[in-house]
Amino acid sequence: MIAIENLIFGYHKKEVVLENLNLHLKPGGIYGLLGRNGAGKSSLLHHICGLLFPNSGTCRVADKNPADRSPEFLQQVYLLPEDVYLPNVSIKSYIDIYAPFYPEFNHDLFFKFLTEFEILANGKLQSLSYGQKKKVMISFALATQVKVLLMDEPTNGLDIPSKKQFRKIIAGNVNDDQLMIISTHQVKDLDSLIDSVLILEDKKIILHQSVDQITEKLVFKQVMNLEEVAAPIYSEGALKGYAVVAVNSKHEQSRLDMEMFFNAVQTEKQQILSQFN
Ligand SMILES: Nc1ncnc2c1ncn2[C@@H]1O[C@H](COP(=O)(O)OP(=O)(O)OP(=O)(O)O)[C@@H](O)[C@H]1O
Repeated sequence: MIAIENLIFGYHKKEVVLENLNLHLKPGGIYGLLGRNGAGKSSLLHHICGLLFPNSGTCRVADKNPADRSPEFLQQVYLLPEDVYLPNVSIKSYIDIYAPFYPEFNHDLFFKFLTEFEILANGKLQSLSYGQKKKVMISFALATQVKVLLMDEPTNGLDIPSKKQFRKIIAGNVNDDQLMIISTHQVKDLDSLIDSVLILEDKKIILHQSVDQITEKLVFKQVMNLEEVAAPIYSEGALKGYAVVAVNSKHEQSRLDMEMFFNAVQTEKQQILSQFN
């Protein structure tokens, strides 16, 4: 569904943001795109939806060149940007204006998501708070039912119960023929939501692994003493002892702690990456 090869991009000639970036993604999954501030996550998403063009290399999405911005392509891709700027119209008028751009738009789903987010459908967009606007746009994005759904920091502005609601709504509404990329540096928000992790660093994707592959190679556990753990790679002080990421040499079952994993990659990059080579 997405095939990016040797992509090089910079906003200015002297400063390359993405360099020889390769990425191949199949439909049927939710990918978490993680990276530090300024790593290039938004720039990558903008290439996938045709808002930025590579300096060199190729970017193909749903068998099309996003840079052509053909109507058939634009009907199948939706980017929910980090900051949402909405016109001064009612929610219903917004739907009347923008939903027709997406042939598969499902009105019932849209209003169902609004209800789940506790947003009144008869309100004006401008009278909503930032977090409420974000919820309307998340509902819109999901209701488009496009093949490629890109969300840039979707949980910014959502309170804690709404983040939980967000995870629930997303998890139940991505079909096998769809692909979703959620970009964030708030890695905790992706816990138990995504199928695969993409880490963007050093101008390229340095890690692309499914959650199952990660927990097959690494074990995440809480211990009282670090001596209890064979082959620890990374540890943090926890309420009771330590939270540890270790080599999963005994094939133990554990739950991926996204924040621990991301921190481990930041501080013990070579050791973590070598587990997957
Ligand atoms: N319009 C622009 N003009 C020039 N440079 C830009 C522009 N947008 C982004 N950049 C630069 O490109 C780099 C990557 O930015 P980008 O927004 O893609 O990162 P990001 O990973 O999404 O960051 P964040 O997590 O902070 O949102 C940064 O160094 C940023 O300063």
